[in-house]
Amino acid sequence: YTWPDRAYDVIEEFLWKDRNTFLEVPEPCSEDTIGQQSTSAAWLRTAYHDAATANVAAGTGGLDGSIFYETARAENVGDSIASSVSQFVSFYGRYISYADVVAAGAVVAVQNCGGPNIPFRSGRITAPEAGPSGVPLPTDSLRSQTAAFARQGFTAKEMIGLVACGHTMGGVDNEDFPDINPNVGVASFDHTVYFDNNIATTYFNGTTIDPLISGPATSNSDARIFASDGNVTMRSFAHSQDTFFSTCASLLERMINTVPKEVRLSEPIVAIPFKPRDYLLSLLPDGTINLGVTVDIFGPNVISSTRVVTMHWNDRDSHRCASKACSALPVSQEANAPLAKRNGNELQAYTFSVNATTAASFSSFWFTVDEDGTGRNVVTENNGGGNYPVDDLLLLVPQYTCQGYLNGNLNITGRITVAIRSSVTPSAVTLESASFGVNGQPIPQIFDGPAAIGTSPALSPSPDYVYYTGLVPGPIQANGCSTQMEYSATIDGVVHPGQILYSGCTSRASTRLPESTCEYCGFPCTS
Ligand code: HEM
Repeated sequence: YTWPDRAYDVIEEFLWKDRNTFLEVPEPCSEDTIGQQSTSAAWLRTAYHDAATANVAAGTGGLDGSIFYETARAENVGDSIASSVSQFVSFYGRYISYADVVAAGAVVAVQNCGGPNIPFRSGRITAPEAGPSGVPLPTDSLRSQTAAFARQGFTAKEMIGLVACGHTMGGVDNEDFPDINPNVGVASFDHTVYFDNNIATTYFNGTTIDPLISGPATSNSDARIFASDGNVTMRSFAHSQDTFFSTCASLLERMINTVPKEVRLSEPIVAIPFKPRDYLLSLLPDGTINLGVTVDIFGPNVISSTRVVTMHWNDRDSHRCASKACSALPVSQEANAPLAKRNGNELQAYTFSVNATTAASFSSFWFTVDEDGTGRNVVTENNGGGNYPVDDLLLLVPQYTCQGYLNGNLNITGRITVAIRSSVTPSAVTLESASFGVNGQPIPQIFDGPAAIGTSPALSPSPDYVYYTGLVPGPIQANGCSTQMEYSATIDGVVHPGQILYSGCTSRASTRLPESTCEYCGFPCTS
């Protein structure tokens, strides 16, 4: 991995580092209660119901987000699927599809409840419409259930594993299956809210409470499935939590990676233990350049009160400036508690904000990490040797960049103003927007509206930079809008990407920009 890698970074931060607060939606499993709904369980069931209609022989269906259109079906009865499907809508974007969010939901749910780490690959394509039905029902015969799993690519033995791996969490809701669970609330599959082999141990020691074992005979599908190989698979789970974990990790990974044949999934997205995020190079009103960046240190037991992280940089001519003049300590730091629940990983973030004149500017930065603050144990983090690169040909101008309606014009989502080094002449300067939550569309479409930015030289506070500014096209909508804006410049045939700017009308977090109107931005809103 070499920074930056836009597509990788977005998903890595989403999946591991709580970007957009996806990880905070399910409460920690320790706060789940037997007899009540669990978001983690709901997410796992939802991923299964999306994947279960796969036809591997034809190479169709599988985990393709089609569940979004299928919540009204009897086979998808219940709040757990309906509410998961609407929760997931807040989290997809240009670099992570809705189908990827459904798959990520299963990975996060299992980890949140202490289960194994399931490798996550991205690249799923969201189906444009509902797919065929075919999720097995508890009243189906063993034969028909076995056939349904075979269509999905799983053997009869693997079916036993997959069902046990799913039914270690959550339970049967009285509202959905009153015949199976006649009592108010949720009848749990086992005695713990966690992802563990309690479903198997209680199956053998006579204390099972699984309503698909001890309910009415016609719907006792877990009983039929678990016993279908003479209990060999269930016995191996009851004997060993390790066997249960490794089997579930591999079966659930295959389940979420069963995708239509034209889909190519990425390599697994692994957590990068030391990585910059929220990098932004901007031109300030006083004509100086600001480099803002946060580094995340991620892994088990990384939260430390003694560690000293220092940022260093080279100027635009790649010279290091006079002793210590080009290094800085963080302006703030934060230990991120919600992450601690994910397999013991923690995250500590250090935010830097440094200024330079346009003449000096920046060409790269790197860090030194003094682990215990004594100076005896200092590690250099320099992106594998090449430093973290800075491209100062294209800067953002936050003062004249904003998001919001333009006099109620829903076709405009904001304004982006960038500054381009006067020594170069760009052939194109464009901006794009991606909005979410558009009314009247089942899965909100992403609107990419490349638009040219025109020059606005009068504004620039520095002769070294020329301003370009433009309005961001694309519908934003009234109930829960959310927009991403991106900008880039093409200079001598080379595209210089800017950053992604998130607005925060929904759970999408991380905004460096004030939520504001264009008037606030200093622009007449009718332009
Ligand atoms: C023959 C196959 C299966 C049948 C008949 C079946 C049946 C059911 C039923 C009747 C419920 C109760 C749903 C409700 O109350 O609304 C349920 C819940 C659940 N199922 Fe399955 N299931 C099967 C396979 C699976 C698989 C393969 C997984 C995952 C890998 C899975 C994961 C779950 C989870 C996590 C819940 C709990 C949901 C919650 O509490 O909100 N199931 N299942």
